[in-house]
Amino acid sequence: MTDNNTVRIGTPLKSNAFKVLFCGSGELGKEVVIELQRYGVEVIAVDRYANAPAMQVAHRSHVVDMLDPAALRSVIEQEKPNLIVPEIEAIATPELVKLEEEGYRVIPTARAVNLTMNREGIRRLAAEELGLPTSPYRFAGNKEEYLAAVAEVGLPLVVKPVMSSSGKGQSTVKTESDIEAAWEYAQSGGRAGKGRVIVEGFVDFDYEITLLTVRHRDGVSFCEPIGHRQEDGDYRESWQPQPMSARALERSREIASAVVEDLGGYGIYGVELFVKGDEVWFSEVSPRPHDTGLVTLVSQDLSEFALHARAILGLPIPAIRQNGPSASAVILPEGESGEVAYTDLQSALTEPDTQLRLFGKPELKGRRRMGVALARGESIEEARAKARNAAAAVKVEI
Ligand SMILES: Nc1ncnc2c1ncn2[C@@H]1O[C@H](COP(=O)(O)OP(=O)(O)OP(=O)(O)O)[C@@H](O)[C@H]1O
Ligand SMILES: NCC(=O)N[C@@H]1O[C@H](COP(=O)([O-])[O-])[C@@H](O)[C@H]1O
Ligand SMILES: [Mg+2]
Repeated sequence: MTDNNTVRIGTPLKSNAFKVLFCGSGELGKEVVIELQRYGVEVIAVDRYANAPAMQVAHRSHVVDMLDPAALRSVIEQEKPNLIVPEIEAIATPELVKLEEEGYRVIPTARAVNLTMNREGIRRLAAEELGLPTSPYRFAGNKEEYLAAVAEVGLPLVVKPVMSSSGKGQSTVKTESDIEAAWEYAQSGGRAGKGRVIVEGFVDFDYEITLLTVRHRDGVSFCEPIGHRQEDGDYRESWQPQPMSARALERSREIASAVVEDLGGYGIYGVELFVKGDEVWFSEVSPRPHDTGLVTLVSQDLSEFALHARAILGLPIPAIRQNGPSASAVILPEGESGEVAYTDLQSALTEPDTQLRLFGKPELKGRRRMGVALARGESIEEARAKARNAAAAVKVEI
């Protein structure tokens, strides 16, 4: 950025290129990379494994253990990007804080990324500093503390590693007999290995939403609320717009504003909220595009990925147009394969206003999101049914 806050985009692969480096190169990053490529930005994709989705559309890539501060610093010092864009939680974020102090720009801010990579950071900020409503919670670092936390919070409750995403290591404890297994699962399922857990009281919500909230040069803008259905802590379907009472929507926007104004910077945030009647609870926030926001690839003129690209480049977002009832449904096969193939795409795409994205992930190990079906319809129900049918029609050969 120049002093008057105007981005100057040079020529990719030349000495004046405007360079953006992604930490994490999954399906969400892939779409942001495509948007940045459209502006002639030079893109470098980094992840812990080769041929990750965003690497396949970037100018070049590096395979790096992003939880290793020295390795992370080394690739950043080698590439000297204008912007560093974290795409997953599991990064050595304290190193990003140092790099920001040294003059690098981290999206949206190194503090936002550092606070949200760990559930403890963002939960304490939201509940204890900003005074926002959340589920009751306790943190525990060992079995003894865990049992004490369970007793204090009371059943039913949800146990999650403080560092994990997409439901990994997460379980719901409904009865005494689930208590032991939930601890063991959290110890084995977290992305960054063993460690602390959050024990959260179960919120008996009517529905949950992601409120995509973008901070940009001219202020804060909201997308229409996205409703979603989760299984095992991982999203299966999402839709937009989620019908809400005027009061619940207003409350949701107030909570989202409070969070993103505190975290600051430019970029899109996925604010996760639980809603019951007019009451709204803050759950968590991603300082980056959100998986449930994949629906915006068909539901908005500017998808969450296009909005992220615009915001981080310091470009204006005068309006976000919503296209009417839209939905997404995940393609989530299970198995082991290094050469997955997809067939019957023609059956998936026979309905009008239906689209597919296949992420091109190089390996399937266990259950993994490999693609998504997208659809628009006359109603949310119709859009959901079309997206679900399209996702189910794709045959995955393992
Ligand atoms: N306290 C709670 N009460 C009721 N349901 C909950 C609670 N916490 C989590 N859930 C359910 O589990 C889902 C996943 O939880 P959460 O978002 O914290 O996990 P995550 O691993 O960060 O997932 P992601 O990375 O996909 O956002 C929520 O969207 C919600 O459906
Ligand atoms: N809920 C967070 C989320 O959806 N993150 C998205 O999933 C990728 C990891 O996928 P993988 O586990 O299949 O490698 C991440 O890189 C990001 O795009
Ligand atoms: Mg979540």
